[in-house]
Amino acid sequence: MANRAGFSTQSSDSISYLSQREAAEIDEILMGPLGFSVDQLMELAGLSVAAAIAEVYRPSEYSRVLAICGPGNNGGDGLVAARHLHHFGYTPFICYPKRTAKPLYTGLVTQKCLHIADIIQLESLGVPFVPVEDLPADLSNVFDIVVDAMFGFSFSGTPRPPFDELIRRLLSLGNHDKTQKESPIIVSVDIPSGWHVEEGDTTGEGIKPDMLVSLTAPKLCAKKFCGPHHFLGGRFVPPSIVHKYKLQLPPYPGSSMCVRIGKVPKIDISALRENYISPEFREEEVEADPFDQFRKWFDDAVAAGLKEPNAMALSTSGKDGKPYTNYESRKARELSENPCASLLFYWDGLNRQVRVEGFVQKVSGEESEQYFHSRPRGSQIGALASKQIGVGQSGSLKEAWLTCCSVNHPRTIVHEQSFTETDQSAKWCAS
Ligand SMILES: NC(=O)C1=CN([C@@H]2O[C@H](COP(=O)(O)OP(=O)(O)OC[C@H]3O[C@@H](n4cnc5c(N)ncnc54)[C@H](OP(=O)(O)O)[C@@H]3O)[C@@H](O)[C@H]2O)[C@H](O)CC1
Ligand SMILES: [K+]
Repeated sequence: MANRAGFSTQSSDSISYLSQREAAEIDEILMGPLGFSVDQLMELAGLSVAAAIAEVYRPSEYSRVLAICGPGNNGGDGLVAARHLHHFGYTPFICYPKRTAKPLYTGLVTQKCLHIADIIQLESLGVPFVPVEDLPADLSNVFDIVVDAMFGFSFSGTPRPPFDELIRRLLSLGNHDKTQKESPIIVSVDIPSGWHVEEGDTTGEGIKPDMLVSLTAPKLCAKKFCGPHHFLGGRFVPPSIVHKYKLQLPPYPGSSMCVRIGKVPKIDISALRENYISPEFREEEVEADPFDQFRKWFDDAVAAGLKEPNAMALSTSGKDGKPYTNYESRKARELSENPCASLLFYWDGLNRQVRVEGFVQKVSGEESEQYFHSRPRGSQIGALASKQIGVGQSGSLKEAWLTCCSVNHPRTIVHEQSFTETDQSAKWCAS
């Protein structure tokens, strides 16, 4: 089943969960007969974690990320995730208390040496390493996301220093009201650190992550995860392992590195908000000709790689003056009754929109034919199959007003005069 974001979801009942022994066995098979190297697997695991975070928490709102990395490969996943998050536009910080100083020239390709490569790469990106003693006792207000990469499936017993104290700090965050922005989101890599790998949070006093990114396949403790976002990552499991362990895992959509497990949480629409951060839109920077302004912004939208930058909402209204948007069966009739219409180009990502208002005129049959043949085959079939959209009903704006505005600086710049296809001279004025 595909959700709104195009991600497939699967009921957690039909998913396989691994025991600690199975997880370790799979690790050995991957890195033994199947020829994977630890850095290959870790790269894919860390990328999955970063992809899952980016799927839910945008860098514009959750930029400051603290990755707390443990001594094993779970910690390595955290380092790799931090590197990818840096490239995704976040500002990561690393706390890596058991950072090993073993140099590469020992010649031993151990996991510790590979972690050193990760450290070098992060340092070259200017990602700061924060000593544990320099971390604030209260992590709220300082970070937006804490990536818990302390322990994975090889954890046992109770956490030893300094991780016991770090886990306590994450626990105290759980006491904050998460609707108050200052409390960071906790993202656990593979296992919520401190939880029993199979039995989960046995005392009920362990950390309560907001997001869990299970790797390869969820471990048994993930059954107890009650947070809103459970993802699966580590898109490298070959069929031989799937068959041997009879794994039931959700399919990854398209080229995605992660897939959501379980339902998309219900969203409180009233709580949705976006902090628009974009350059100021100043009157003196506006092109004298609205067509030039539109062309400039349209080119920006294309260059930014926005999906379908030419997509627009066409609003019309009938005799009764009621507006309709995307209600195609009525559009043609309404336009013949009342040729006033408006177009809205909304370019999310650039925080810009352009609104065009004006009068619409039917194009000639010849122009319409030309347009029809320029469309993809699927659209042509759709148009022919639809009783509602006739081939000759395309229109063009003959006279229009443009309103361009930057969403965070809603100083609208309005084209005062109407213009026509032949007379495209235009003048702007601020309102
Ligand atoms: N195939 C896969 O699924 C992949 C998984 N990846 C990630 O790797 C981890 C598992 O990594 P591993 O190195 O085996 O183990 P951990 O990261 O869980 O941690 C081991 C270290 O933790 C120490 N440890 C254990 N218990 C405690 C404790 N109670 N207190 C303090 N320290 C503890 C342990 O030290 P020891 O002295 O006990 O040996 C180790 O140093 C998996 O979960 C995934 O995240 C790969 O990245 C990709 C492939
Ligand atoms: K973890």
